[in-house]
Amino acid sequence: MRTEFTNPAWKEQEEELETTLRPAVLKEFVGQQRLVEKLKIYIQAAKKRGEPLDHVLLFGPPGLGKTTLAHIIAHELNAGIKVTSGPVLERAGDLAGLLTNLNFSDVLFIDEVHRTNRVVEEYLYSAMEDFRIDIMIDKGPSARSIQLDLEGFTLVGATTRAGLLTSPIRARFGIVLRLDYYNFEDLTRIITRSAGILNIDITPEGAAEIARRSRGTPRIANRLLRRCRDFAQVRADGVITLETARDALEMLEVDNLGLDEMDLRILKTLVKTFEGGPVGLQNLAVAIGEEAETIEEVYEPYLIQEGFLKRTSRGRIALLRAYEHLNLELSNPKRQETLFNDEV
Ligand SMILES: Nc1ncnc2c1ncn2[C@@H]1O[C@H](COP(=O)(O)OP(=O)(O)OP(=O)(O)O)[C@@H](O)[C@H]1O
Repeated sequence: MRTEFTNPAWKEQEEELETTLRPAVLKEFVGQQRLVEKLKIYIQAAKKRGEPLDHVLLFGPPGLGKTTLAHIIAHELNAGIKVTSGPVLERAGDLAGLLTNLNFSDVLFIDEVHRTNRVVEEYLYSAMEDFRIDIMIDKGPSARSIQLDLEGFTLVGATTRAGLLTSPIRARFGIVLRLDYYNFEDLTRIITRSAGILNIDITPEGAAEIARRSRGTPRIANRLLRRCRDFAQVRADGVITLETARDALEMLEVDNLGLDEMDLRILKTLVKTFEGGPVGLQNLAVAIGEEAETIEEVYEPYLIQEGFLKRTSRGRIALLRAYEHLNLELSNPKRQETLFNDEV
């Protein structure tokens, strides 16, 4: 018998849990106050006018709540939602199928919208602007274009890199919202909320310890919470205390600032192999054995925000905090000093 490995059961379970933990309404969405404030006003105004909400672009690093917000927007609009992603929309027909099934005020959520191919993207322009699409049917001499009118809908696009969107598509999003990493208090609240939903016994100190090491990211916070629960159930009495959280996170190789194995590998390579930089992203990626895109989108934003690394015109450089955290001396303090002052 052939075993199907494409969608392992554990992955499905993790995805299911992620959905369970997803806040359904704006009131339950923790943190990102300014974004939430703005969104509330835009949604209320659109509802008051009886119009669809303007198209929304959500951008920010992975795991901060873009998908969650797309669902919340649909819920707050009392509307339906269809979910897809840029790479899945291969042909204009895929897009037309989704668009023509939307009711008035519904949300079409396109994750990784920057990875939509150019042909499909061009169909999006008139769909977003005039709520209609022209599609070609048939080929050769009998080829003709037919115009389909669409209901007024809201496109919610999510991307980790707003800079990669083409300007015509970016210009068609009337609402652009950036998600930032969460602070310690908000992450503690998210962990406490998730523990409540999953019936996990956790002390406030245990929750705080996980929050401190979650890289400012709710998805990571929820994942670490579940791993700490495993640890508490097997090695302790089932309660996540400060001690169990610390022991579990140590076992998971998440350090006291929340940096994981890959973060540390990036910093160590930068400091040791490249003497602190500057080094180009491609060279760094080869030395680490990771995709340049993943380093840039997933790891670097947090390392930059926390002051471990800097992007300069000449490449990446390690900052003083990286040396301190790795307990390493600056190999050439004078040279680094000039680099730290380099413009981004
Ligand atoms: N503000 C929040 N409050 C509570 N939970 C949150 C919040 N933001 C995200 N989460 C939780 O974090 C998990 C990840 O969120 P989500 O899938 O929305 O992230 P995302 O930004 O779409 O990530 P990606 O871009 O990688 O798909 C979800 O399980 C959700 O429950």
